[in-house]
Amino acid sequence: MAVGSELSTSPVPRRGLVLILSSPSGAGKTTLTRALAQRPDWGLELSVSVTTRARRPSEIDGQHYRFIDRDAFEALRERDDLLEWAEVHGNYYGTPRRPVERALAAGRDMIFDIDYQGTRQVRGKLRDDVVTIFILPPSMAELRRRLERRAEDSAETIERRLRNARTEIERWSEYNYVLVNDDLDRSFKTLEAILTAEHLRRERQVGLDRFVEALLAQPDAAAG
Ligand SMILES: Nc1ncnc2c1ncn2[C@@H]1O[C@H](COP(=O)(O)OP(=O)(O)OP(=O)(O)O)[C@@H](O)[C@H]1O
Ligand SMILES: Nc1nc2c(ncn2[C@@H]2O[C@H](COP(=O)(O)O)[C@@H](O)[C@H]2O)c(=O)[nH]1
Repeated sequence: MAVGSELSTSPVPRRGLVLILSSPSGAGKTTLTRALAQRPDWGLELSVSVTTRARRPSEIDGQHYRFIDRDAFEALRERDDLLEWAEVHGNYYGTPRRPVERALAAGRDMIFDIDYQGTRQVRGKLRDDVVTIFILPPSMAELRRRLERRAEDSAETIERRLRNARTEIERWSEYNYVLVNDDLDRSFKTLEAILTAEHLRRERQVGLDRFVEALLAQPDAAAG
């Protein structure tokens, strides 16, 4: 059964959570986050970041990122409109604060594709509402193959990202879950299992005590 549909029929109200995926460039987190956010039964709202990076040919402004210049980025930061921000591979990236606050207040889940610096900031602010997953590539050779096959970045950018990959991989132990993204289907199933388990955490089911109280107040059913 699909995760969201099972949970949406649960009689117990639940707090929203923020699911964060991080990885070295090319390991597959964007592929995974975007596909998960497109599955309506999972109920995950994708956080659309702002960035000063140049738009890739396949990207749509406002859908994949909001592409802005450095002055506009600074202005968002100064107004405290970003939940977190970081410089990654020479560009600035940030998560707009308000959509996250709205989703969590309404008990909806969000999914983020952000780096380890941003993950630290979000964890520091949202604490138990955050679930973090680190995505590893099956090998360094496959990481290079994926970046080259994606063919969206210059050779120079690919080399820079591969150089940064080792520093990023070293952060794996700061995450709640670590997943080797070898087979995409298997990765989706693993993510589904993680989300299901996280939804069922006692502290996330806010109405559980009332539900159990009402359950215990029911008379024993007559033998059928
Ligand atoms: N399990 C997989 N097997 C084979 N190819 C994959 C797999 N997962 C992702 N890919 C491919 O690898 C390439 C890189 O994936 P993706 O863009 O999702 O990586 P990323 O971690 O988000 O990188 P970046 O940080 O640069 O945005 C894409 O072309 C994608 O289709
Ligand atoms: N701290 C943040 N990191 C972000 C955000 N959005 C994306 N990212 C990370 O940047 C790199 C590069 O992304 P790319 O799209 O240029 O390949 C990658 O690690 C992303 O996870 C953000 O809002 N905050």
